[in-house]
Amino acid sequence: MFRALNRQSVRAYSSAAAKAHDLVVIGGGPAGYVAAIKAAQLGYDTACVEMRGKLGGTCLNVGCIPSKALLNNSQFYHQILTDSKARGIDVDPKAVALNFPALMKAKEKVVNQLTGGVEMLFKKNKVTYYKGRGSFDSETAVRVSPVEGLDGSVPSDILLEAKNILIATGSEVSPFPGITIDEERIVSSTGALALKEVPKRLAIIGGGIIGLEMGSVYSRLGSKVTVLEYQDKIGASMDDEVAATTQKLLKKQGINFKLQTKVMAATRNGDVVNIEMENAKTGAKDAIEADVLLVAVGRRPYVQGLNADKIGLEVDKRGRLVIDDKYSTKFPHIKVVGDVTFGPMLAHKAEEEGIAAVEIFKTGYGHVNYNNIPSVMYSHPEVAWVGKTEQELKSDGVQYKVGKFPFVANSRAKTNMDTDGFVKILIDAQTERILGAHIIGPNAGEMIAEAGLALEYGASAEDVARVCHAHPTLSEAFKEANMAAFDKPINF
Ligand SMILES: Cc1cc2nc3c(=O)[nH]c(=O)nc-3n(C[C@H](O)[C@H](O)[C@H](O)COP(=O)(O)OP(=O)(O)OC[C@H]3O[C@@H](n4cnc5c(N)ncnc54)[C@H](O)[C@@H]3O)c2cc1C
Ligand SMILES: NC(=O)c1ccc[n+]([C@@H]2O[C@H](COP(=O)([O-])OP(=O)(O)OC[C@H]3O[C@@H](n4cnc5c(N)ncnc54)[C@H](O)[C@@H]3O)[C@@H](O)[C@H]2O)c1
Repeated sequence: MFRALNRQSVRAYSSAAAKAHDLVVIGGGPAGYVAAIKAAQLGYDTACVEMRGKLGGTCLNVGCIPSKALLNNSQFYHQILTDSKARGIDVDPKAVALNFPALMKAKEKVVNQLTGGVEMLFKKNKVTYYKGRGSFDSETAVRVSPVEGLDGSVPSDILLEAKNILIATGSEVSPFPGITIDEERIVSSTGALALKEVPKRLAIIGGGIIGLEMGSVYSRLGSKVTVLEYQDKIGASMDDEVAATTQKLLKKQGINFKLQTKVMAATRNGDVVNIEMENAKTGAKDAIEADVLLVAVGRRPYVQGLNADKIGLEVDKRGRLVIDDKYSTKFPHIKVVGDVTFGPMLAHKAEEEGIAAVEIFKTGYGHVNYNNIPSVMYSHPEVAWVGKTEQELKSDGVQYKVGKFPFVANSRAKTNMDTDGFVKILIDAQTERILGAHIIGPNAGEMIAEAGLALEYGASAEDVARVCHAHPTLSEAFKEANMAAFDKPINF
């Protein structure tokens, strides 16, 4: 029953708010909204509390979707300018104009379509949507509080009684100590997705996925991009060989890299950002100027205002909510999924967990295969991988064989005049079972799904190689790399 529910808030909101729910999901990102829909489909009276004003979380609003819109359209622009003549299309570069505000509008349009689409799915599946901040009042009650200035926000506090609660509050940008993000000249990914103009010089701290994707966007639009990376490689968790190729190809596209670089300070002086750094190995000092600095050194779990400590939920050193293998906190009826807990911070991982957690609520069973979570970087060419990297197999002492096939030997890549990159397959030396797949090349992000399927079903390289692949397709490169892993490819 509603302990502190005041009459006014019930009247002002709706009668739906006056009832208790089987499941209350806190956070409407990929983890939360997918879980809420699945739970409703399984017959739960489900509510979702979201404080952003729009559903879809980081991914749809300020992450996956807007970044992919900019990546796709900037690639179009770049390709028209640099890659038309050889294809028999004469383009007068002076007649090609970038309309940056319109490029940003196209991004906003797709964000609005998709976030609005999730709201419609909530209606269709009868998920009750509360616009407000959710926090724990007790282990069975979630308080929804108004968010100032938010259109449609609950007008006053509402208490929801919940049999089950799913925390899906996601993540936020990791700050860089000593550097103030103003989202104008010194920006996070959120600011980088909404710049007013293309900066002449863009510096990026962090050569991970955000740094390289946003670096690709602005480099294509004309910025001189410099990536400052602390490690001696870019690409975060990529296979080392693939990361080195990625760096080579991005360098060819004009992106400048400073590896093993420790940024010491960055300050805004009017319209210029001054960045001081030193070589992480030698200590040699260096400094650069930029018009915009993007800080992209990772993300951290978001639990602010959740009142998780009030009910004694455990948080680890990295700020992640601690759970067991059934996504449960110390209370089995309170589970946690997505960026706010363990594992890679990826939308599809968050969605899978949302479904698994709801299935566990309902049936006691649910499963995510954490060795089969694909990663994709949407640069050009794309980079995609799943399973083990070569460096992981080496450090685990696993005996393995490698099969590689370059896109320059693939007929479709040739016809498309898009031949940079390769497919690399890692298989167990004895059983020839596929352990990892790494693709850098056109459409790698789509092709990696086949690797995921093979991995899930425990396929050997020969199993894949004996599947008839259509010709001429890029996926033949995947088949040939599998052939190369256990025997020999045909076309190389
Ligand atoms: C620039 C960028 C690009 C990305 N691109 C990709 C990509 O291409 N592919 C990919 O897989 N991943 C990508 N990601 C990562 C992806 O966005 C996240 O992994 C994913 O959004 C995590 O989903 P989530 O539901 O766990 O959290 P989130 O998406 O962060 O959603 C959590 C939601 O909870 C809400 N919330 C938090 N606390 C409360 C509260 N107390 N009450 C009410 N609501 C609350 C927040 O407002 C938010 O909307 C990208 C991220 C960024 C920043
Ligand atoms: N396509 C996608 O799937 C996609 C796209 C964007 C973001 N994301 C997710 O969002 C999350 C955040 O992305 P991200 O790029 O910020 O993080 P990341 O972990 O991918 O990369 C951060 C990079 O910053 C470097 N770094 C850390 N501290 C540094 C320092 N002090 N100086 C210089 N370099 C430093 C790290 O070595 C690493 O290379 C990731 O988990 C990523 O998976 C995914």
